[in-house]
Amino acid sequence: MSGRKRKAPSAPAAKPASKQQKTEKKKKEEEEKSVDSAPEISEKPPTEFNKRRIRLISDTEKIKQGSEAVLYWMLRDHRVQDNWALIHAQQLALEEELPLHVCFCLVVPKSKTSTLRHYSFMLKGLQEVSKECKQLNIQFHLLHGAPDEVLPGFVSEQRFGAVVTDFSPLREPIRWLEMVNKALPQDIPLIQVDAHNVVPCWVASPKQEYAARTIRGKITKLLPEFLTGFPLVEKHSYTAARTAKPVDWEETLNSLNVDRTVAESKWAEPGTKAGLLMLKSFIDVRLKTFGTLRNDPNSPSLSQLSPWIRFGHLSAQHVALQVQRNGKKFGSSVAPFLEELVVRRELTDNFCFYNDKYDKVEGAYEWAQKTLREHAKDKRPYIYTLQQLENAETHDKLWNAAQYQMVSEGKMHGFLRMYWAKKILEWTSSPEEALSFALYLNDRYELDGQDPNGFVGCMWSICGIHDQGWAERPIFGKIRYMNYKGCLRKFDVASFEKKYTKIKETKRS
Ligand SMILES: Cc1cc2nc3c(=O)[nH]c(=O)nc-3n(C[C@H](O)[C@H](O)[C@H](O)COP(=O)(O)OP(=O)(O)OC[C@H]3O[C@@H](n4cnc5c(N)ncnc54)[C@H](O)[C@@H]3O)c2cc1C
Repeated sequence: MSGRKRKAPSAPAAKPASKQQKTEKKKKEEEEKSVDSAPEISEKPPTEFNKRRIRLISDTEKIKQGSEAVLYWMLRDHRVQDNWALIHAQQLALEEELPLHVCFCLVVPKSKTSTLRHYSFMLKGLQEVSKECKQLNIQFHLLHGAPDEVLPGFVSEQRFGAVVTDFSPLREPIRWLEMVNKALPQDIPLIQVDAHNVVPCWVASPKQEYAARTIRGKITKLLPEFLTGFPLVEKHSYTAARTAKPVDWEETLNSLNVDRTVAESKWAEPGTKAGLLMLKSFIDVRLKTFGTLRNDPNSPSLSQLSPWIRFGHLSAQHVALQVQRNGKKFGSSVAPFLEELVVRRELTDNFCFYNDKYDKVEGAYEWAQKTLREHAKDKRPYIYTLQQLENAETHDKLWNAAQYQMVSEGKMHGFLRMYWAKKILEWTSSPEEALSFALYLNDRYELDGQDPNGFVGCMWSICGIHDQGWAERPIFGKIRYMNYKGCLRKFDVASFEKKYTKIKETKRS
């Protein structure tokens, strides 16, 4: 496998606070300036497939002669249109005049984070994919088992001549990819296409980036090349001789061994169609205040798109193009939105791809590890158990309200996520414990959890990833601090607390 360096580069140590405070203001100003003046992205008409989206995993590139079909092994991007991996698989199949198949390997790890909330959203999205595939004369297979166990046999049995897959920077999918590559016959190419990022992760940068400011320029420079429209995945011209087994989706969901106490999120309907409707409502209703009210948890100004982007029901590239095309009248909202959707989001894939300790305190910069170590023994004002946190039983009404919203609805406002995770650092016995509690809660309850954004969100809040050192204080050391008073200055805390306390009480009675 090429282009993968998993070692975190060493980062500069934090500067002493006084000198640092002077530069902080300057850096912040520069940062805000560059976000607000993010270059205008020009939409191009649908183009040819850009080969820089590909990473060849196998040694061989040429499709096996005499094979029966091409396979797209769908991993992270669960959609048909706007999917560069499927577009490439179809082009390969058409060149060779072969049928096209798609498969998904369903695996349920024995973990408290395998919940009905996530699996129901995922399976219903896949059901829509399978329907669309059928209309397009593409066979959709739902395989049961881990890819390294079921995929190689399936490829041989079905006599596929090439396997195309999409890209995830996370540990388990990377292991699957390596194992599948080892197990596949040498004459079958395994081709990975980054269908998740606008700028392919390995093209955006060949190394772990230090912060948003170091990746922003690299990404924006490449947008004219990569932020294009998509060719359509069309009705496939070659019909498969071997057809996929029909899937009983309801039975599949009912028989899954997942934790059913974490219920489906009622506000988020799964699938690309529902995701597109959410995008439309964002552009029509909420985008106009995104620029000014995005840090107010009481204001409906955010896109709410993260679950659909997380499961690949929506392409972030499509979202960026739509917002840019339709958001002209809300100019001051478009640039900060694209900053979150493209720069910040793609930075999280960069972090997980190049740092294999992406969910550990040891994955943080040396200055951050040092400062956390130096303050590990500081007296904590409160120490809560995981159960107390999970049950939203702290002394802080705002924290409890945010936690309750996450448990019951599967979402938490972006501003509150930072406050929430930082308080876990303050109220647990060590940074290691804080990080593991925050990730556990995030990944179990957030519908968009178990994603690079979540790993980086928790690492940013607790371990200073992509941030800088701040004035030193107890427990946090030089990690940025947030407090309740700061929230009072930002938004109407009482009204948020009241809303979720009331909902909680009504549910209990
Ligand atoms: C402690 C913590 C945990 C987080 N956990 C997750 C998680 O599990 N999954 C997840 O998708 N996001 C996570 N985030 C990032 C961010 O809070 C959410 O993406 C955002 O709140 C989702 O709401 P939205 O779609 O309305 O976002 P919008 O503000 O409308 O943004 C649009 C899109 O941009 C991306 N985005 C927004 N903010 C960020 C960010 N800070 N970093 C990277 N990408 C971003 C998301 O894909 C989002 O859907 C976390 C942040 C923190 C601080």
